[in-house]
Amino acid sequence: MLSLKMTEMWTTMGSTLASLMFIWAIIRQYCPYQLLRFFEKYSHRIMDYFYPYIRISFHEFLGDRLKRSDAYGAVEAYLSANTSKSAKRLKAEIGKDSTNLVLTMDEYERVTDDYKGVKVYWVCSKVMSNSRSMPYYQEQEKRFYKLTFHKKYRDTITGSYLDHVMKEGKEIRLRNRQRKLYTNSPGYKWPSYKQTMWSHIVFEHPATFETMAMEPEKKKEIIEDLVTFSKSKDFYARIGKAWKRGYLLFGPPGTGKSTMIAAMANLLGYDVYDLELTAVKDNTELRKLLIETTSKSIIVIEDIDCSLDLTGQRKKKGESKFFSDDENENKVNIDVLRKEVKEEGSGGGNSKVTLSGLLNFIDGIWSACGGERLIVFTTNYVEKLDPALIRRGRMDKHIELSYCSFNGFKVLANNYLRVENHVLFDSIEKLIGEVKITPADVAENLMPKSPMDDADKCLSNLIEALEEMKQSSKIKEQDDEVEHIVAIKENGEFVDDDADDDKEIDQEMKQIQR
Ligand SMILES: Nc1ncnc2c1ncn2[C@@H]1O[C@H](COP(=O)(O)OP(=O)(O)OP(=O)(O)O)[C@@H](O)[C@H]1O
Repeated sequence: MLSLKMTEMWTTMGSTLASLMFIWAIIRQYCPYQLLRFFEKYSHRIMDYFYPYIRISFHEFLGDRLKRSDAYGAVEAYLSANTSKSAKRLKAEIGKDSTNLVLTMDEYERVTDDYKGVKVYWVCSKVMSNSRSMPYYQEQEKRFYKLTFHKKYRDTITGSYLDHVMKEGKEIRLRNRQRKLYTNSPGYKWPSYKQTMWSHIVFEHPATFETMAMEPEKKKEIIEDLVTFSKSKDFYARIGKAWKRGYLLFGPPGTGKSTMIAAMANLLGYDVYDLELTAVKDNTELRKLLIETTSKSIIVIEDIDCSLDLTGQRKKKGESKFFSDDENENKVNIDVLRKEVKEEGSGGGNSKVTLSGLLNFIDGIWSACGGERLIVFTTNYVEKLDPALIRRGRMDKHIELSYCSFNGFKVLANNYLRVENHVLFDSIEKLIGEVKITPADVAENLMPKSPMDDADKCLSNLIEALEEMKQSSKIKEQDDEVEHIVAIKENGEFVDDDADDDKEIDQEMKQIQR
């Protein structure tokens, strides 16, 4: 009897539910959109009134997905360290130095956390959405973490618990961070389904300041400058300046400009963004690239003189209708500001980045976002650059990397051969003072060419190379002198009817030729 009544009850409930669902489906189909929204809104409110839990979402990308949310990253790191033991489905990723695995919660996994006796729930989730900002409608994954807790703990959770999660999460991120080397890939078509305009690989360059061949005092000065910068957050805030610093590294090829950037990144634990300016379409794209860089990073533009037509040719005073004659010396003329990159000599790209765009990139209003950033330019021809681009305040520190000194050589000898002293050092010291040799060339000569090559052999190779260089530079000097004298004769400079002068020159030439 009882079972019959139960069966009847289930049947009635089932058919009522089916009718309700049918009515709801009809309403959804034929009800006007506004009315539907109205129903949904109020049904949520009613449910929320009875539902005793509060939910907070941490989305990976906020707004128009310009930048990955720091809060999302901090939550991810915090949960990875604190709750991965209780989660049942995890994702594994190679961590710092490619040695350990970092485990994070997998999608739709739910874990609990205890804070001062309060139990909270975290869920890792994602939704698919159509992005209207894309040229062709594409489904995008939008990931987020959802925190749920009882409403009676609102103050504890929104106050100290979230602070605790953010603080600990950021510290864990820094500790576990695998540093990256980013590049703006030339074939990139913005915007696309890709989450970022930068592509990256793990940054694993072994260069350090200890292995760099340069004068010890100069090295010390640069290290101190970098360390002071990295600890100056409060100072920059106090003086009202964005927390960033520009470095200009200049010098002949092979003197260690790129090596120094790697040493800087290793010293401070920063990521490196290697910006290929000729692959940047225009100023707008340059700005977007800037926004997508993170803090604790070095943005590098190598060979800046080849990247843009920044040769510093400004209009003469009075030519511009925009600036008065007494315009500030450092102000860039409007014609230069608006000059577009010439395709020729700019790497063959179709870049329309202007000097103005680049100046804005360095110290415009957008450059302040993120903070703790170094901008490094390298060039072999510092004199080719527009003074506005490298003036102090933009490029705060100018570092010249030059030919190898004896001190530099000793660092390289120690790196390559593990020798701190040797009988051949005296000859090398003498020769290195007489010829211009780059650290790259010294390094190449110190490199053992066969397994049998020991320190003696490598140092002898270097001496041989130095002597050859000395000899050829002597010959070159003489050739130059002869050329100079010939030019004087041909141009008739200093040459008058006085035959004595001619004789003097002839004698000098004979002497040189001998
Ligand atoms: N000062 C230095 N200390 C140690 N090694 C150096 C130094 N300079 C050059 N080298 C060695 O020479 C190689 C080339 O150096 P690097 O690429 O840093 O020079 P560069 O000045 O950036 O040259 P380019 O202007 O052609 O880009 C490096 O791999 C490094 O091994």
